[in-house]
Amino acid sequence: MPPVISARGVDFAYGKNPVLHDLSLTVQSGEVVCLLGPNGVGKTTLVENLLGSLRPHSGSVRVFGADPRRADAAFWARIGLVQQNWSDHAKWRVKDQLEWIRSMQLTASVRVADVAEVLDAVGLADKADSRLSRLSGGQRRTLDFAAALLGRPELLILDEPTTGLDPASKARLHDLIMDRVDDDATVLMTTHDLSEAERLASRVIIMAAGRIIADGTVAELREGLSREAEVTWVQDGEHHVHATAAPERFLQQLDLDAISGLTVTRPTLEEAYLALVSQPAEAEQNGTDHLTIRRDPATTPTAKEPRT
Ligand SMILES: Nc1ncnc2c1ncn2[C@@H]1O[C@H](COP(=O)(O)OP(=O)(O)OP(=O)(O)O)[C@@H](O)[C@H]1O
Repeated sequence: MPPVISARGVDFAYGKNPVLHDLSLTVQSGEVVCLLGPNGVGKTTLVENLLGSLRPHSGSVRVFGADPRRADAAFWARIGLVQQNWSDHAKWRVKDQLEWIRSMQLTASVRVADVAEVLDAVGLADKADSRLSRLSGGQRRTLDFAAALLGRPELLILDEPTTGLDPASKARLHDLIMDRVDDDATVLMTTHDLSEAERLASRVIIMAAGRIIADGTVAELREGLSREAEVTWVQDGEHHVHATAAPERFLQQLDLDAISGLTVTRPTLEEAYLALVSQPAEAEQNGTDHLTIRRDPATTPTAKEPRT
C-alpha cells in the first residue's frame, strides 16, 4: 500500500532563515506518529509544508499520493486538521462554526458526522450556543479538534492538539483519536507532552534544527539511550545495585527466593528525548553526526500493534 504521507528531500526557509533541511518522512496507513522536538525546530513548518500551505523550496510532498497544493475538496474531506494558525469569526456561536465547516464538507463527502454528536463526544455540548470569543483557551482547542473530527477523517494532522487541555479533556481527546485509529485512520501529531507520545504513538519522530534526529518506536528510542537499566535488591541484609542493558537476562541469574526489595528502573522516553535533543549541540561542537535511530519503513509497525 502506498504511504499516506511521503516527503522527500524537503528544504524550506522563511526568507533567508533556513528551517527545514533535506527532510524526508514517510507515514504508513494506520500509524500514529508523534512529532517531537524543542520550540522552534520546525515542526509546524513541516506540517504546513505537508498541508501545502507552505511550499517546499526543494523536494516533494505527497499526501494520499497527491500534491496537497493542487488538491481538491474531495482530498480535504479525507483529512481532519488541528492547526496552530487558525482564525475564526469571534462572534459566531460554536454550533454555527461547526455547521459552516460541516456544510463545506458535505459538498465533498457523505461521511460527515452531526454537529451535536461531535460536540457531545468532545464534551462541549453545553457550549453549543456560546460565542467563540467566550470560550476558554482549552475549550477553543477542543473545538478545533471537534472540527477535525466532523468529516470522520482517514488522516488526522494535529499540531499540538492538547496544549492547554486539562487532564480529563486530554484523556477524552486521546480516546477519540484512538477511536479514529480503530476505524483505520492514520495520525500525525506534534506534541511537547512525552507521556502523550508514550500513550498514543506507534512511532515517534524527534526533530532538531530542521532535521529528523530520531525515528522509532518508544521502546527503540529508550533502547538507543546509552544509559542502562538499574536493578536493585536486598540480599543478606545488604543493598545491591547493578546496571545492565539486559535486565531480563540479569534477573534470571538472581536467586529470587533469597532476595527482597527487587526493583528494575528503565530509562524513560523523557530521558531518551533529552539525551537525543542535546546531541545536535554536542555533535556540532565535536564535528560528529547526529544520533539517528532509523528503521526500514517496511518494518514500521501499525498503530494496531501493542504500544509500550
Ligand atoms: N511566519 C514566519 N516567518 C518567519 N519565521 C518563522 C515564521 N514561522 C516560524 N518561523 C521561524 O521558523 C522556525 C521554526 O518555527 P516552527 O513554528 O516551525 O517551530 P516549532 O518546532 O513548531 O516550534 P514550537 O514547538 O514552539 O511550536 C523558528 O525559528 C521560527 O521563529
